[in-house]
Amino acid sequence: MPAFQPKKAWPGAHIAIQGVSHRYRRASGNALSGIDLEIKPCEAVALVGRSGCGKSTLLHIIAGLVAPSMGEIRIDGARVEGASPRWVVMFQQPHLYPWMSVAQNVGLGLKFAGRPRAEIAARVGELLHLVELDGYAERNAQDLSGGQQQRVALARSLATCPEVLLLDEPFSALDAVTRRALQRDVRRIAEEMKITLVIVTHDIPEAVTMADRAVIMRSDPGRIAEIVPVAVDRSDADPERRAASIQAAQARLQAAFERATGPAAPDASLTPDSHNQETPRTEPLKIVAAGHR
Ligand SMILES: Nc1ncnc2c1ncn2[C@@H]1O[C@H](COP(=O)(O)OP(=O)(O)OP(=O)(O)O)[C@@H](O)[C@H]1O
Repeated sequence: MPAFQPKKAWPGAHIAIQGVSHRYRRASGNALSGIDLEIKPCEAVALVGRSGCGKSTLLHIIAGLVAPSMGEIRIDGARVEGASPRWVVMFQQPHLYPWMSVAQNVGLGLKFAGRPRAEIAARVGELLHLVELDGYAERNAQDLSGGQQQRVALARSLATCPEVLLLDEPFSALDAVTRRALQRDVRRIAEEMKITLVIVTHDIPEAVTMADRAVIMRSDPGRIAEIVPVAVDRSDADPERRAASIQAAQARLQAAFERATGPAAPDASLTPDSHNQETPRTEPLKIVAAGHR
């Protein structure tokens, strides 16, 4: 098991989304309307819904990257008013610096925070072990596969010991096998590091693999239609029983999804191919200093 043990004052973070509505400038209607949701410390919640229902907008509001037109987000009681190293976002693209080594990419936030070189080296080694990239430290980031680059981005996100990890379809550009491995690893790491997870996804199996609850959203305006607990016994040692319980959870969520949003049109897809062109125009989260408390 990885040796990396972040120094944390409390486990995970409580997220309260209170009366959030949002209308983009020049938009004729609300992207989000009347969103109220509580997320418990260390809970993993998936935001699912058809394209354009406001999943990314809500995630970016939680992250402080978009200010809501109405309402507020509170993380551990404090109002979110901007980006913070306590809550980090992973996007579909890893946004690494291609000319830098893997270790330099992972350690950048710690370097900006003025941490001593030896401490950065030790922490980077632990983080690379955690994301199963031992031996990759000196490789150039651009020479890695898409899945390996997302692992580097994950290690970089974890360097500041965040309490909340916000995932905006971070694995949707990856092949199925790599995607499944990363889903399981992120869930495991979040449990180990006691991080609250919020995941935007189009993918029902991904929601079941990663989340404790799925929040199903509807569009026009974007709102919460239904909240479905993902009842899977992940600790069940019997692989057949576990597989059956995962399948049953997927079927339940799929049924709730169709009940809440209507059946898919024959060629409609929950995949990113149907991605709305007008997604929130926000920059990837900048690497920010560690040692923020
Ligand atoms: N910067 C923007 N300016 C104006 N409208 C926007 C902007 N970003 C998003 N929208 C609109 O807000 C609504 C919600 O968009 P959002 O990207 O949050 O949905 P989504 O559920 O994440 O979609 P997808 O699954 O396709 O990524 C859509 O109608 C979209 O066109």
